[in-house]
Amino acid sequence: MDSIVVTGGRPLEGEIAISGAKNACLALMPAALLSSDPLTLTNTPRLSDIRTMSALLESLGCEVAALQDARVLAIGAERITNHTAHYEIVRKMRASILVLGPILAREGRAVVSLPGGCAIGARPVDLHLRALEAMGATIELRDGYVHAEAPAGGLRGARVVFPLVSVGATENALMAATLARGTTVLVNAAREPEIVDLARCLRAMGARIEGEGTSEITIEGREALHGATYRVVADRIELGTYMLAPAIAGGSVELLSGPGSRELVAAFADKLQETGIEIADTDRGLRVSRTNGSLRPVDVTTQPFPGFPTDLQAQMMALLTLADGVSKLEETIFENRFMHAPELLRMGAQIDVHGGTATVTGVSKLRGAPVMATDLRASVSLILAGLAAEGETRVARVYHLDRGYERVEDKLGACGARIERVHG
Ligand SMILES: CC(=O)N[C@H]1[C@@H](OP(=O)(O)OP(=O)(O)OC[C@H]2O[C@@H](n3ccc(=O)[nH]c3=O)[C@H](O)[C@@H]2O)O[C@H](CO)[C@@H](O)[C@@H]1O
Ligand SMILES: C=C(OP(=O)(O)O)C(=O)O
Repeated sequence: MDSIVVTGGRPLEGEIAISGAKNACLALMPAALLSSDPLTLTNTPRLSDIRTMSALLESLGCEVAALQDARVLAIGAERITNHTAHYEIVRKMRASILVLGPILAREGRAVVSLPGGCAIGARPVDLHLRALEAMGATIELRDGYVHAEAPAGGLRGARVVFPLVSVGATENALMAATLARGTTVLVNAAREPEIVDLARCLRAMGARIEGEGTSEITIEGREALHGATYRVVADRIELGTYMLAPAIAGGSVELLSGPGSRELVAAFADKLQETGIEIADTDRGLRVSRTNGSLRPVDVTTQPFPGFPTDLQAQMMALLTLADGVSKLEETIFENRFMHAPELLRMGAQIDVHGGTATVTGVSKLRGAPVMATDLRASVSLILAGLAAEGETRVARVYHLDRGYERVEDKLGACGARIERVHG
Protein backbone atom coordinates (compact mmCIF):
# COMPACT_ATOMS: atom_id res chain seq x y z
CA MET A 1 0.00 0.00 0.00
CA ASP A 2 1.35 3.43 -0.95
CA SER A 3 2.43 6.08 1.56
CA ILE A 4 3.12 9.77 1.12
CA VAL A 5 6.31 11.07 2.70
CA VAL A 6 6.54 14.80 3.40
CA THR A 7 9.58 16.62 4.76
CA GLY A 8 8.39 19.89 6.22
CA GLY A 9 9.79 23.36 6.50
CA ARG A 10 9.74 24.74 2.96
CA PRO A 11 7.58 27.73 2.02
CA LEU A 12 5.54 27.20 -1.15
CA GLU A 13 5.61 29.33 -4.29
CA GLY A 14 3.81 28.67 -7.56
CA GLU A 15 0.41 27.67 -8.85
CA ILE A 16 -1.88 24.69 -8.44
CA ALA A 17 -4.53 23.65 -10.97
CA ILE A 18 -7.80 22.74 -9.28
CA SER A 19 -9.59 19.73 -10.77
CA GLY A 20 -13.28 19.22 -11.44
CA ALA A 21 -15.27 18.45 -8.30
CA LYS A 22 -15.37 14.82 -7.20
CA ASN A 23 -18.66 15.29 -5.39
CA ALA A 24 -20.31 17.10 -8.31
CA CYS A 25 -19.07 14.49 -10.78
CA LEU A 26 -20.37 11.64 -8.61
CA ALA A 27 -23.89 13.10 -8.93
CA LEU A 28 -23.58 14.11 -12.60
CA MET A 29 -22.54 10.64 -13.73
CA PRO A 30 -25.74 8.89 -12.50
CA ALA A 31 -27.77 11.67 -14.19
CA ALA A 32 -26.79 9.94 -17.45
CA LEU A 33 -29.15 7.10 -16.44
CA LEU A 34 -32.10 9.47 -16.97
CA SER A 35 -31.72 9.57 -20.76
CA SER A 36 -31.19 7.09 -23.56
CA ASP A 37 -28.93 9.68 -25.24
CA PRO A 38 -25.30 10.08 -24.14
CA LEU A 39 -24.20 12.56 -21.49
CA THR A 40 -20.69 13.91 -21.97
CA LEU A 41 -18.97 15.40 -18.93
CA THR A 42 -15.85 17.53 -19.32
CA ASN A 43 -13.33 18.63 -16.66
CA THR A 44 -13.77 15.30 -14.88
CA PRO A 45 -11.23 14.53 -12.13
CA ARG A 46 -9.03 11.43 -12.39
CA LEU A 47 -9.86 9.77 -9.11
CA SER A 48 -10.57 6.27 -7.87
CA ASP A 49 -14.12 7.28 -6.83
CA ILE A 50 -14.86 8.33 -10.41
CA ARG A 51 -13.56 4.98 -11.68
CA THR A 52 -15.78 3.24 -9.13
CA MET A 53 -18.84 5.15 -10.37
CA SER A 54 -17.90 4.26 -13.97
CA ALA A 55 -17.72 0.59 -12.99
CA LEU A 56 -21.09 0.82 -11.26
CA LEU A 57 -22.71 2.44 -14.31
CA GLU A 58 -21.15 -0.21 -16.58
CA SER A 59 -22.56 -2.93 -14.32
CA LEU A 60 -26.02 -1.44 -14.97
CA GLY A 61 -25.56 -1.64 -18.75
CA CYS A 62 -24.11 1.81 -19.52
CA GLU A 63 -21.21 2.42 -21.85
CA VAL A 64 -18.61 4.68 -20.26
CA ALA A 65 -15.77 6.04 -22.40
CA ALA A 66 -12.91 7.90 -20.71
CA LEU A 67 -11.58 10.35 -23.34
CA GLN A 68 -8.78 12.93 -23.44
CA ASP A 69 -6.77 11.31 -20.71
CA ALA A 70 -9.94 10.78 -18.63
CA ARG A 71 -10.66 14.53 -18.56
CA VAL A 72 -13.86 13.76 -20.49
CA LEU A 73 -16.35 11.00 -19.77
CA ALA A 74 -18.96 10.02 -22.32
CA ILE A 75 -21.72 7.98 -20.69
CA GLY A 76 -24.32 6.20 -22.79
CA ALA A 77 -27.34 4.67 -21.08
CA GLU A 78 -29.28 3.67 -24.16
CA ARG A 79 -30.66 0.74 -22.20
CA ILE A 80 -30.45 -0.11 -18.52
CA THR A 81 -29.94 -3.86 -18.64
CA ASN A 82 -29.50 -4.49 -14.93
CA HIS A 83 -31.56 -2.81 -12.21
CA THR A 84 -29.43 -3.91 -9.27
CA ALA A 85 -26.46 -2.02 -7.79
CA HIS A 86 -24.58 -4.74 -5.96
CA TYR A 87 -22.94 -4.53 -2.56
CA GLU A 88 -19.48 -5.31 -3.98
CA ILE A 89 -19.42 -1.89 -5.69
CA VAL A 90 -21.70 0.11 -3.36
CA ARG A 91 -19.57 -0.76 -0.30
CA LYS A 92 -16.58 0.95 -1.92
CA MET A 93 -18.36 4.25 -2.23
CA ARG A 94 -21.45 5.65 -0.55
CA ALA A 95 -22.30 7.92 -3.49
CA SER A 96 -23.40 4.73 -5.30
CA ILE A 97 -26.83 5.30 -3.70
CA LEU A 98 -27.26 8.13 -6.25
CA VAL A 99 -28.19 5.63 -8.97
CA LEU A 100 -31.39 4.78 -7.07
CA GLY A 101 -33.51 7.82 -8.04
CA PRO A 102 -32.54 7.84 -11.73
CA ILE A 103 -33.05 4.08 -12.32
CA LEU A 104 -36.37 4.12 -10.47
CA ALA A 105 -37.61 7.19 -12.37
CA ARG A 106 -36.67 5.82 -15.79
CA GLU A 107 -37.35 2.09 -15.34
CA GLY A 108 -40.03 1.98 -12.62
CA ARG A 109 -37.94 -0.28 -10.40
CA ALA A 110 -34.49 -0.37 -8.85
CA VAL A 111 -32.56 -2.45 -6.35
CA VAL A 112 -29.58 -0.86 -4.61
CA SER A 113 -27.45 -2.24 -1.81
CA LEU A 114 -27.56 -0.28 1.44
CA PRO A 115 -24.21 1.53 1.65
CA GLY A 116 -23.71 0.90 5.38
CA GLY A 117 -21.86 3.16 7.80
CA CYS A 118 -18.34 4.45 7.35
CA ALA A 119 -15.51 5.89 9.36
CA ILE A 120 -17.03 9.36 9.72
CA GLY A 121 -20.48 8.26 10.86
CA ALA A 122 -23.52 6.01 10.47
CA ARG A 123 -24.80 7.94 7.44
CA PRO A 124 -28.27 6.44 6.98
CA VAL A 125 -30.17 6.87 3.68
CA ASP A 126 -33.67 7.21 5.16
CA LEU A 127 -34.15 10.71 3.71
CA HIS A 128 -33.41 9.45 0.18
CA LEU A 129 -36.01 6.72 0.63
CA ARG A 130 -38.68 8.99 2.24
CA ALA A 131 -38.35 11.44 -0.67
CA LEU A 132 -38.92 8.68 -3.24
CA GLU A 133 -41.85 7.33 -1.20
CA ALA A 134 -43.40 10.80 -1.25
CA MET A 135 -43.27 10.51 -5.06
CA GLY A 136 -45.31 7.30 -4.84
CA ALA A 137 -42.54 4.68 -4.70
CA THR A 138 -42.96 1.53 -2.64
CA ILE A 139 -39.75 0.77 -0.79
CA GLU A 140 -38.79 -2.41 0.99
CA LEU A 141 -35.52 -3.25 2.72
CA ARG A 142 -34.62 -6.91 2.24
CA ASP A 143 -31.27 -8.65 2.85
CA GLY A 144 -29.34 -5.39 2.93
CA TYR A 145 -30.86 -4.10 -0.30
CA VAL A 146 -33.31 -1.29 -1.03
CA HIS A 147 -36.05 -2.61 -3.35
CA ALA A 148 -37.89 0.32 -4.88
CA GLU A 149 -40.88 0.23 -7.19
CA ALA A 150 -42.69 3.13 -8.83
CA PRO A 151 -46.52 3.14 -9.04
CA ALA A 152 -48.20 2.22 -12.35
CA GLY A 153 -47.58 5.15 -14.68
CA GLY A 154 -44.37 6.14 -12.91
CA LEU A 155 -43.31 8.43 -10.08
CA ARG A 156 -45.59 11.36 -9.26
CA GLY A 157 -44.56 14.91 -8.50
CA ALA A 158 -44.83 15.68 -4.77
CA ARG A 159 -44.00 18.18 -2.07
CA VAL A 160 -40.98 16.72 -0.27
CA VAL A 161 -40.02 18.34 3.02
CA PHE A 162 -36.56 17.28 4.24
CA PRO A 163 -36.34 17.28 8.05
CA LEU A 164 -32.61 17.99 7.78
CA VAL A 165 -30.40 19.17 4.96
CA SER A 166 -28.94 16.28 2.98
CA VAL A 167 -26.83 16.74 -0.13
CA GLY A 168 -27.30 13.17 -1.36
CA ALA A 169 -31.04 12.98 -0.65
CA THR A 170 -31.57 16.30 -2.47
CA GLU A 171 -29.61 14.93 -5.46
CA ASN A 172 -31.53 11.65 -5.58
CA ALA A 173 -34.91 13.39 -5.31
CA LEU A 174 -33.95 16.07 -7.85
CA MET A 175 -32.93 13.49 -10.43
CA ALA A 176 -36.02 11.33 -9.84
CA ALA A 177 -38.34 14.35 -10.08
CA THR A 178 -37.14 15.28 -13.58
CA LEU A 179 -39.02 12.26 -14.99
CA ALA A 180 -41.97 12.22 -12.54
CA ARG A 181 -45.48 13.16 -13.63
CA GLY A 182 -46.27 16.69 -12.44
CA THR A 183 -44.50 19.14 -10.19
CA THR A 184 -42.15 18.33 -7.31
CA VAL A 185 -41.14 20.88 -4.70
CA LEU A 186 -38.10 20.06 -2.56
CA VAL A 187 -38.32 22.00 0.70
CA ASN A 188 -35.24 22.44 2.94
CA ALA A 189 -33.14 21.27 -0.01
CA ALA A 190 -29.35 21.38 0.16
CA ARG A 191 -27.82 24.51 -1.42
CA GLU A 192 -24.31 23.18 -2.11
CA PRO A 193 -22.58 24.15 -5.39
CA GLU A 194 -22.75 20.46 -6.34
CA ILE A 195 -26.58 20.70 -6.30
CA VAL A 196 -26.43 23.79 -8.51
CA ASP A 197 -24.11 21.95 -10.89
CA LEU A 198 -26.45 18.95 -11.06
CA ALA A 199 -29.50 21.15 -11.69
CA ARG A 200 -27.69 23.00 -14.50
CA CYS A 201 -26.65 19.74 -16.14
CA LEU A 202 -30.19 18.34 -15.86
CA ARG A 203 -31.50 21.55 -17.43
CA ALA A 204 -29.04 21.10 -20.29
CA MET A 205 -30.62 17.64 -20.67
CA GLY A 206 -34.06 19.22 -21.02
CA ALA A 207 -35.26 19.14 -17.39
CA ARG A 208 -37.40 22.00 -16.03
CA ILE A 209 -35.93 23.13 -12.71
CA GLU A 210 -36.05 26.37 -10.73
CA GLY A 211 -34.57 27.44 -7.42
CA GLU A 212 -31.31 25.46 -7.25
CA GLY A 213 -28.93 27.12 -4.81
CA THR A 214 -31.89 28.08 -2.58
CA SER A 215 -33.59 25.83 -0.05
CA GLU A 216 -36.65 25.34 -2.27
CA ILE A 217 -36.26 23.66 -5.65
CA THR A 218 -39.20 23.20 -8.04
CA ILE A 219 -39.08 20.56 -10.76
CA GLU A 220 -41.62 20.12 -13.54
CA GLY A 221 -41.40 16.47 -14.62
CA ARG A 222 -40.83 15.64 -18.32
CA GLU A 223 -41.59 12.56 -20.44
CA ALA A 224 -37.92 12.14 -21.34
CA LEU A 225 -34.57 13.92 -21.14
CA HIS A 226 -32.04 14.19 -23.93
CA GLY A 227 -28.25 14.10 -24.16
CA ALA A 228 -25.96 17.01 -23.32
CA THR A 229 -22.36 18.05 -22.83
CA TYR A 230 -21.61 19.60 -19.46
CA ARG A 231 -18.49 20.93 -17.70
CA VAL A 232 -18.00 19.86 -14.06
CA VAL A 233 -17.58 22.76 -11.58
CA ALA A 234 -14.20 23.28 -9.84
CA ASP A 235 -13.66 21.22 -6.70
CA ARG A 236 -14.24 23.63 -3.81
CA ILE A 237 -12.89 21.15 -1.26
CA GLU A 238 -9.69 20.59 -3.23
CA LEU A 239 -9.48 24.38 -3.59
CA GLY A 240 -9.86 24.94 0.16
CA THR A 241 -7.34 22.20 0.90
CA TYR A 242 -4.67 23.77 -1.31
CA MET A 243 -5.47 27.25 0.02
CA LEU A 244 -4.32 25.86 3.35
CA ALA A 245 -0.97 24.69 1.94
CA PRO A 246 0.75 28.13 1.79
CA ALA A 247 -1.21 29.14 4.89
CA ILE A 248 0.47 26.40 6.92
CA ALA A 249 3.85 26.17 5.14
CA GLY A 250 4.30 29.87 4.35
CA GLY A 251 4.75 31.41 0.91
CA SER A 252 2.27 32.40 -1.77
CA VAL A 253 0.35 30.15 -4.19
CA GLU A 254 -2.18 30.89 -6.93
CA LEU A 255 -5.01 28.39 -7.08
CA LEU A 256 -6.31 27.96 -10.62
CA SER A 257 -9.97 27.34 -9.87
CA GLY A 258 -11.43 29.89 -12.31
CA PRO A 259 -12.60 33.47 -11.89
CA GLY A 260 -15.17 34.10 -9.16
CA SER A 261 -14.34 30.88 -7.35
CA ARG A 262 -14.20 32.60 -3.96
CA GLU A 263 -17.97 32.20 -3.73
CA LEU A 264 -17.45 28.42 -3.71
CA VAL A 265 -15.46 28.69 -0.47
CA ALA A 266 -16.69 32.00 1.01
CA ALA A 267 -17.29 30.87 4.62
CA PHE A 268 -14.00 29.00 4.70
CA ALA A 269 -12.07 31.90 3.10
CA ASP A 270 -13.49 34.32 5.70
CA LYS A 271 -12.19 32.10 8.53
CA LEU A 272 -8.83 31.71 6.86
CA GLN A 273 -8.52 35.50 6.56
CA GLU A 274 -9.43 35.84 10.25
CA THR A 275 -6.32 33.82 11.07
CA GLY A 276 -4.23 36.47 9.24
CA ILE A 277 -3.81 34.77 5.86
CA GLU A 278 -4.16 36.98 2.78
CA ILE A 279 -6.52 35.94 -0.01
CA ALA A 280 -6.80 37.86 -3.29
CA ASP A 281 -9.06 37.23 -6.28
CA THR A 282 -7.15 36.79 -9.54
CA ASP A 283 -8.27 36.35 -13.16
CA ARG A 284 -7.55 32.64 -12.84
CA GLY A 285 -8.79 31.95 -9.33
CA LEU A 286 -7.39 32.95 -5.94
CA ARG A 287 -3.96 33.81 -4.57
CA VAL A 288 -3.25 32.84 -0.96
CA SER A 289 -0.24 34.28 0.84
CA ARG A 290 1.18 34.09 4.30
CA THR A 291 3.36 37.11 4.87
CA ASN A 292 3.06 37.43 8.60
CA GLY A 293 4.64 34.92 10.99
CA SER A 294 1.85 34.41 13.49
CA LEU A 295 -1.61 32.92 13.06
CA ARG A 296 -4.64 34.04 15.05
CA PRO A 297 -6.86 31.29 16.53
CA VAL A 298 -10.47 31.10 15.26
CA ASP A 299 -13.61 29.18 16.17
CA VAL A 300 -15.23 27.11 13.45
CA THR A 301 -18.62 25.38 13.30
CA THR A 302 -19.36 23.11 10.35
CA GLN A 303 -22.70 23.76 8.64
CA PRO A 304 -24.44 22.90 5.37
CA PHE A 305 -23.57 25.33 2.52
CA PRO A 306 -23.18 28.32 2.63
CA GLY A 307 -21.66 27.55 6.06
CA PHE A 308 -18.18 26.20 6.78
CA PRO A 309 -17.93 22.76 5.06
CA THR A 310 -17.40 19.64 7.12
CA ASP A 311 -15.11 18.43 4.31
CA LEU A 312 -12.59 21.18 5.24
CA GLN A 313 -12.76 20.78 9.01
CA ALA A 314 -9.82 18.35 9.30
CA GLN A 315 -7.58 20.49 7.08
CA MET A 316 -8.48 23.66 9.03
CA MET A 317 -7.64 21.85 12.26
CA ALA A 318 -4.14 21.13 10.93
CA LEU A 319 -3.59 24.88 10.48
CA LEU A 320 -5.03 25.80 13.87
CA THR A 321 -2.63 23.46 15.68
CA LEU A 322 -0.04 26.19 14.97
CA ALA A 323 -2.12 29.27 15.90
CA ASP A 324 -1.21 31.63 18.74
CA GLY A 325 -3.93 30.58 21.16
CA VAL A 326 -6.98 28.38 21.56
CA SER A 327 -9.41 27.54 18.72
CA LYS A 328 -12.64 25.55 18.96
CA LEU A 329 -13.88 23.37 16.12
CA GLU A 330 -17.44 22.15 16.32
CA GLU A 331 -18.47 19.34 13.95
CA THR A 332 -22.26 19.33 13.49
CA ILE A 333 -22.67 17.20 10.34
CA PHE A 334 -21.00 13.86 11.12
CA GLU A 335 -20.74 12.23 14.55
CA ASN A 336 -17.23 10.82 14.17
CA ARG A 337 -15.15 13.19 12.11
CA PHE A 338 -12.16 13.90 14.35
CA MET A 339 -10.05 10.85 13.47
CA HIS A 340 -7.22 13.13 12.43
CA ALA A 341 -6.96 14.53 15.98
CA PRO A 342 -5.10 11.57 17.57
CA GLU A 343 -2.72 11.48 14.60
CA LEU A 344 -2.04 15.23 14.87
CA LEU A 345 -1.29 14.64 18.58
CA ARG A 346 1.45 12.25 17.49
CA MET A 347 2.98 15.18 15.63
CA GLY A 348 3.01 17.32 18.78
CA ALA A 349 -0.36 19.09 18.46
CA GLN A 350 -2.47 19.81 21.52
CA ILE A 351 -6.10 18.87 20.96
CA ASP A 352 -8.92 17.85 23.32
CA VAL A 353 -11.96 16.23 21.80
CA HIS A 354 -15.25 16.12 23.71
CA GLY A 355 -18.22 14.90 21.71
CA GLY A 356 -18.59 17.13 18.68
CA THR A 357 -16.12 19.78 19.84
CA ALA A 358 -12.36 19.82 19.47
CA THR A 359 -10.38 22.40 21.44
CA VAL A 360 -7.07 23.10 19.77
CA THR A 361 -4.35 24.88 21.72
CA GLY A 362 -1.76 26.17 19.30
CA VAL A 363 1.84 24.95 19.66
CA SER A 364 4.97 26.63 18.28
CA LYS A 365 5.93 23.69 16.09
CA LEU A 366 4.89 20.24 14.90
CA ARG A 367 7.27 17.27 14.56
CA GLY A 368 7.18 14.79 11.69
CA ALA A 369 5.87 11.31 12.61
CA PRO A 370 4.48 8.16 11.01
CA VAL A 371 0.71 8.70 10.84
CA MET A 372 -2.30 7.03 9.31
CA ALA A 373 -5.76 8.19 8.48
CA THR A 374 -8.98 6.33 8.02
CA ASP A 375 -10.77 8.81 5.79
CA LEU A 376 -10.13 11.09 2.87
CA ARG A 377 -10.05 14.56 4.43
CA ALA A 378 -8.27 13.33 7.56
CA SER A 379 -5.49 11.94 5.32
CA VAL A 380 -4.90 15.22 3.55
CA SER A 381 -4.95 17.14 6.84
CA LEU A 382 -1.92 15.08 7.89
CA ILE A 383 -0.11 15.96 4.67
CA LEU A 384 -0.81 19.65 5.35
CA ALA A 385 0.51 19.27 8.89
CA GLY A 386 3.57 17.52 7.45
CA LEU A 387 4.34 20.57 5.26
CA ALA A 388 4.89 22.62 8.41
CA ALA A 389 6.41 19.93 10.65
CA GLU A 390 10.08 19.53 11.46
CA GLY A 391 11.44 16.38 9.82
CA GLU A 392 9.64 13.60 8.03
CA THR A 393 5.95 12.73 8.14
CA ARG A 394 4.93 9.45 6.57
CA VAL A 395 1.19 9.20 5.84
CA ALA A 396 0.20 5.57 5.39
CA ARG A 397 -2.89 4.07 3.69
CA VAL A 398 -3.18 6.74 1.04
CA TYR A 399 -5.89 4.90 -0.86
CA HIS A 400 -8.30 7.13 1.05
CA LEU A 401 -6.46 10.13 -0.34
CA ASP A 402 -6.62 8.81 -3.90
CA ARG A 403 -10.42 8.78 -3.68
CA GLY A 404 -10.45 12.57 -3.69
CA TYR A 405 -7.08 14.13 -4.57
CA GLU A 406 -5.47 13.82 -7.95
CA ARG A 407 -1.64 13.65 -7.88
CA VAL A 408 -1.32 15.44 -4.55
CA GLU A 409 2.44 14.89 -4.56
CA ASP A 410 2.83 16.47 -8.02
CA LYS A 411 0.61 19.46 -7.24
CA LEU A 412 2.42 20.31 -3.98
CA GLY A 413 5.83 19.24 -5.28
CA ALA A 414 5.57 21.74 -8.16
CA CYS A 415 5.29 24.52 -5.56
CA GLY A 416 8.48 23.45 -3.81
CA ALA A 417 7.17 21.01 -1.19
CA ARG A 418 9.38 18.02 -0.44
CA ILE A 419 6.82 15.29 -0.94
CA GLU A 420 6.91 11.87 -2.55
CA ARG A 421 4.81 8.77 -2.96
CA VAL A 422 6.42 5.59 -1.75
CA HIS A 423 5.07 2.36 -3.19
CA GLY A 424 4.54 -0.73 -1.12
C1 LIG B 1 -20.33 12.22 -2.45
C2 LIG B 1 -20.70 13.44 -1.69
O1 LIG B 1 -21.22 14.40 -2.26
N1 LIG B 1 -20.38 13.46 -0.40
C3 LIG B 1 -20.65 14.64 0.39
C4 LIG B 1 -22.10 14.63 0.82
O2 LIG B 1 -22.33 13.42 1.53
P1 LIG B 1 -23.81 12.96 1.84
O3 LIG B 1 -24.70 13.34 0.72
O4 LIG B 1 -23.74 11.53 2.23
O5 LIG B 1 -24.14 13.85 3.12
P2 LIG B 1 -25.53 14.38 3.62
O6 LIG B 1 -25.65 15.84 3.32
O7 LIG B 1 -26.61 13.49 3.10
O8 LIG B 1 -25.41 14.18 5.20
C5 LIG B 1 -25.70 15.19 6.12
C6 LIG B 1 -26.20 14.58 7.40
O9 LIG B 1 -27.47 14.01 7.18
C7 LIG B 1 -27.52 12.67 7.64
N2 LIG B 1 -28.45 11.92 6.78
C8 LIG B 1 -28.25 11.96 5.42
C9 LIG B 1 -29.08 11.25 4.59
C10 LIG B 1 -30.13 10.51 5.14
O10 LIG B 1 -30.90 9.85 4.44
N3 LIG B 1 -30.30 10.50 6.49
C11 LIG B 1 -29.48 11.20 7.34
O11 LIG B 1 -29.65 11.17 8.55
C12 LIG B 1 -26.07 12.20 7.54
O12 LIG B 1 -25.81 11.08 8.35
C13 LIG B 1 -25.31 13.44 7.96
O13 LIG B 1 -25.27 13.51 9.36
O14 LIG B 1 -22.35 15.76 1.65
C14 LIG B 1 -21.58 15.78 2.86
C15 LIG B 1 -22.02 16.99 3.66
O15 LIG B 1 -21.66 18.16 3.02
C16 LIG B 1 -20.09 15.79 2.53
O16 LIG B 1 -19.36 15.66 3.72
C17 LIG B 1 -19.73 14.65 1.60
O17 LIG B 1 -18.41 14.81 1.13
C1 LIG C 1 -17.02 12.37 2.91
C2 LIG C 1 -16.64 12.51 1.65
O1 LIG C 1 -17.00 11.70 0.62
P1 LIG C 1 -18.11 10.52 0.66
O2 LIG C 1 -19.44 11.19 0.88
O3 LIG C 1 -18.03 9.92 -0.70
O4 LIG C 1 -17.73 9.58 1.78
C3 LIG C 1 -15.74 13.60 1.22
O5 LIG C 1 -15.66 13.87 0.01
O6 LIG C 1 -15.10 14.23 2.11
